[in-house]
Amino acid sequence: MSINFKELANKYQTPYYVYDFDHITAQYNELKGAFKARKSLVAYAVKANSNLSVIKHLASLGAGADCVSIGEVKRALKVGIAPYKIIFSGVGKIDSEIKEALELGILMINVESDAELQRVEAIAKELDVVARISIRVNPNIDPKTHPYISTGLHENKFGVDIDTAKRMYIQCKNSENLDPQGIHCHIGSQLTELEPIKESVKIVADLVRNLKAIKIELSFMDIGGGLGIVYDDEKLIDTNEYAQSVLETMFGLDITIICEPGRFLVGNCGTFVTKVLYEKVNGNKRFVIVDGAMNDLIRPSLYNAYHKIEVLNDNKEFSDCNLVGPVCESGDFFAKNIDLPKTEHNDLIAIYSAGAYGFTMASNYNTRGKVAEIAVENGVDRLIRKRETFEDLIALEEEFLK
Ligand SMILES: Cc1ncc(COP(=O)(O)O)c(C=O)c1O
Ligand SMILES: N[C@@H](CCCC[NH3+])C(=O)O
Repeated sequence: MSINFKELANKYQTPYYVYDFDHITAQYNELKGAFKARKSLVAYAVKANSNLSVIKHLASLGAGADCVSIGEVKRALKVGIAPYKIIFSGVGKIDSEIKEALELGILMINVESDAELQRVEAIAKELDVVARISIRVNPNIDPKTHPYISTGLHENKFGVDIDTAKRMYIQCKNSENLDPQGIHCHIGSQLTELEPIKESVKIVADLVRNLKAIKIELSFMDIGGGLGIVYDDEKLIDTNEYAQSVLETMFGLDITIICEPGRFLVGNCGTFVTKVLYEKVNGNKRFVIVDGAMNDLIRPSLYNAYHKIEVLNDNKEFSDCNLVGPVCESGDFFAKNIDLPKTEHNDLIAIYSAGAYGFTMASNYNTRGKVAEIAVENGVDRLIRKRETFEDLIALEEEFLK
């Protein structure tokens, strides 16, 4: 369905994020459908887009939640995701988060180190409960993605190596307060090659079989997220092939599959819309300056990521420019050396594939309020997060005047 960016700009001003909820539904159904041969749970990685309406929409389709802080766990619970569909990962959980997660009775705490396992056990003992856990395995596989978003190599901080994981499962067996329910592996994000995923799932499935042989029987195998989306002209992993290859690896195992995609479910469903303020030329260099900035969408500045850009005017006179925002950083750009048509004040520009890691990575740098978020479903638009005002930005500050 096409979204009328101009109408939304008139109604809500710019910049804004808009999310196509019908597209989110289609993405969810495609993935869930691919795993239909097995018991499965699609646990949405809340970090990709934490807006309550987005999570609630996915919850209404049946999704669970993959969370990386107790705040994300609470977001998931707030919109009605059942505790038994929530997983809590992260390399640095603090004691109070572990305690709350245990009290809330979520499906599993996904443990990422030996030391964390000791803390979970101690806290479970204090509370006199049994902690359901999974262990995140770091299989040392190169996911072939941007180095900043690789998570499955030993040089990355995530998870534990396979031998440590095995030792930790044995420790669980001997503990009254630890119940190993699952195993987890997530090797990176924006993956466009199936082979590394296959390899890592195979390593994990082999460990599940080894554990079974010593009477440690797991109920869940969490294969992580990571499925890539289109930013430019990427060739994507076929979801059916993905699911099929995972299912083949699990031959003979009676285990529920969990996958935890973020970007795949929401990335291509979101657009960041900004408007032109000025054009100028410094020497030979043309700049198009817009009202959105790196604080609203940081991926180009942070990863040199490319997002497809469309100027919504009919001008056919294209020339090279940098598309930049008002923030006081030379790194504040959406694209460098890109051919764009000549623009006028107030022309709109759509920056696509911005539904994941867009708003959630936004900041208030330069005392800029976070932009509005809008959902469109069945042709109807709704404001799902108001634009922040100056008052919102200073609300938590104390003024110590001399
Ligand atoms: C443990 C875990 N699960 C799921 C995800 C979601 O990743 P993606 O948005 O690439 O699907 C991430 C982020 O990379 C993650 O760290
Ligand atoms: N924030 C990253 C992805 C990190 C995924 C979370 N582990 C991005 O914008 O692509």
